[in-house]
Amino acid sequence: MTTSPSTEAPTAAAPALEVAGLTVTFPGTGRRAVGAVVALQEVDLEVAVGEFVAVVGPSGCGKSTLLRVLAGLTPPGATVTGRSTGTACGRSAAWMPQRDGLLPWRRALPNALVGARIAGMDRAVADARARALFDEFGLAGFERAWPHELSGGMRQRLALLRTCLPGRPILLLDEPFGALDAITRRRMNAWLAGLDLAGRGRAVVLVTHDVDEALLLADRVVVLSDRPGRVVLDLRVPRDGTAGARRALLEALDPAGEAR
Ligand SMILES: Nc1ncnc2c1ncn2[C@@H]1O[C@H](COP(=O)(O)OP(=O)(O)OP(=O)(O)O)[C@@H](O)[C@H]1O
Repeated sequence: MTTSPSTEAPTAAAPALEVAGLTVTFPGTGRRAVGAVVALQEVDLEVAVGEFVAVVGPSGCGKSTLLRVLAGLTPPGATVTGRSTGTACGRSAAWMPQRDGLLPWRRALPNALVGARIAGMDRAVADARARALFDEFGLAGFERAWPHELSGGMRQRLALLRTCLPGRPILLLDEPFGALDAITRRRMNAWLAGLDLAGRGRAVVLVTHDVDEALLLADRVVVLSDRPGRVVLDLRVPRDGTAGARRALLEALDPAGEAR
């Protein structure tokens, strides 16, 4: 069979993740001093395959809630409206929540292997990859440590290791470096920056409070407003100098300029 060349414009690749008109409301309860809380309002976000998107915004503006919805998880008790294709195209996501969620009754290595076992990864392959990552993440020698024997930063790196181990194409990372000192943070930033996103059909969404980290790592930075979180800026990071982008982000985060 022969085919003639198509005259149609090539279809844009389906996004790796997408939400449109996303509104998330948490109900008030009799025990709470506040009524219903609208965490996110009419949020549109599309993440292309190969893209690294950072989400920044003031505390409580709904960043973690957005990440949860992108992971395909409805926050308990919340009303979610709008369209979310979550992890589209059959790509599966690995979500790293802010709390490390390490199992206190398992040593570090078995903790790291939890997600890989659930994903059905071959035990020997997972074990070898985990040991290599312990080394890369500066955790070598702590494979048999209990979680309570690790520092906050070590626990956080272990949680990231566990998230990345199964090699799921989409990484949803909620403040993965918040507990790290500046040097370790830069080292982990370099590790994340070295992931081959485009070549392996992957995508990353990173929630961070650090504008410089967002500019260093991301292709795009999305700024959410104060609650209810709305997208107030969706900025493609220029590769030829980020001074202007940094200024634009700080202005979007602090329109009144009080913190500048
Ligand atoms: N399970 C819940 N029940 C009720 N309200 C909730 C729940 N989870 C989040 N919220 C509310 O939704 C809003 C957004 O919370 P979220 O954790 O998404 O914000 P955030 O931007 O990630 O905050 P931070 O930067 O401080 O981590 C907050 O006002 C929070 O109180």
